[in-house]
Amino acid sequence: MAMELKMTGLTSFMNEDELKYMNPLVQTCNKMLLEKSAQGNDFLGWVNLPVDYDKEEFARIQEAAKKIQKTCDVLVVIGIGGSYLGARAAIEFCLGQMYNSVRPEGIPEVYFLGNNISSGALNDIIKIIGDRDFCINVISKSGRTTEPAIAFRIFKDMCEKKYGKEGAKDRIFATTDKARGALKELANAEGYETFVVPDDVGGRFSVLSAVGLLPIAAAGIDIAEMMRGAAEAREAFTDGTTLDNDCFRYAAIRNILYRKGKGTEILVNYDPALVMFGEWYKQLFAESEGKDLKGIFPVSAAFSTDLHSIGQFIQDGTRNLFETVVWVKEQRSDVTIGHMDGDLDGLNYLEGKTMQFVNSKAYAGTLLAHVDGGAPNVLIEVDKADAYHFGYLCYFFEKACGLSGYLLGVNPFNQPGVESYKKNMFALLGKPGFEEEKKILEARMNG
Ligand SMILES: O=P(O)(O)OC[C@H]1O[C@](O)(CO)[C@@H](O)[C@@H]1O
Repeated sequence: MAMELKMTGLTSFMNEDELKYMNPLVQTCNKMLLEKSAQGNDFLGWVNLPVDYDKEEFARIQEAAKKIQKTCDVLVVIGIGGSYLGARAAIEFCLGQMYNSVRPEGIPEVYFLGNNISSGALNDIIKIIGDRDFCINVISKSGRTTEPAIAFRIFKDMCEKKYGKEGAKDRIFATTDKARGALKELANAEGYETFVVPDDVGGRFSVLSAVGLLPIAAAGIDIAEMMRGAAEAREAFTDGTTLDNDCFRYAAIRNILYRKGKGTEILVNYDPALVMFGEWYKQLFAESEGKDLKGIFPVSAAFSTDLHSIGQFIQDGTRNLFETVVWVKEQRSDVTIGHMDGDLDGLNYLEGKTMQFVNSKAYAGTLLAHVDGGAPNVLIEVDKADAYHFGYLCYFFEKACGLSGYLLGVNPFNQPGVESYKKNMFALLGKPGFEEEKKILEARMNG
């Protein structure tokens, strides 16, 4: 079994009957997803993506990844939201946070840009690249998202100055809409190799499409294994008549806890390699569920680091939260604790034990303490952090998210709320067409 959901941290907060009552609702929501019979049904391509994907494009992704590895020292990945979080989460999940420093020979450094508007962050990457060779993977369905569009304008220019227009064309890979949009038009005009953001897959569900797969493959990760993991999860979580299916059970648990006033979910990890996985999860659930004045607020935490900061609140603060802990059983590599003469740090009782052993006791001890403090804990135990398990876990959360949205009575596949800040920003920047709004907003800012 690739992963297992454990009820240990939930038994004092709900009983099996409550879960049974949820079963018919979850089954109905599953039908809505499988039969594409409900809101957002134009965006359900992710449901079968692990088996129903463009095999010819998949082979092209693998080829492009090899070409990137051969021709550059640095790959710059430009995108925001669903157009970057999945790839970065996968790379860090499989290779760790320091992947750029510990990568093997022949693998480029990979930096993610265009996911903020910080000139400092952008200039740092330019400095890091220095005189070295680089390639660009620009990822944007629309091609008009402000953050990646600014970064791409700057890096396209840099690339053309360094390699000439012809040379740059071979170093820029565009992942975008198959037919429309500003980036597609530009890619056609300039002759970039393009990859497709499928029409029926929203950004936050797109990691297993070219959006995630090209940067992941370029980082040296086996994307075929990743798809295999996702395909096995799809198989395991396609249907079921009871909540024995972990994915259905998780969706039911979330809904039960939400109805009991637990409006915040903290996705907890015990390894910095999973921090970006937490960021990916946040977009997935926040854009899917947080609407119509409803939804569980998704946040993430890295333990034991955050036990020394927000741990106090989780143990003892407002009782409106629950935790979902992703515990990875096997570490990428382990360390054994040695002996110290005089035992000044008091750690000799751990001599000969591994750090992962200590971490596992921190996990168990925290679980019991937080449950005693009134914070329900969903436990998701994963065997390993590799490509297969990333694919598996990713599909588990995507499917649970679709089910959760329908259980909540919202359309999980739109994100109308994201437009509000953009409209204001465009108006304040003086974008043509926003003249009236500009006056109104400036008066509000000044008054
Ligand atoms: O790929 P695009 O069009 O640049 O959009 C990027 C992101 O912006 C959003 O549309 C809004 O946050 C996300 O859903 C998407 O992942």
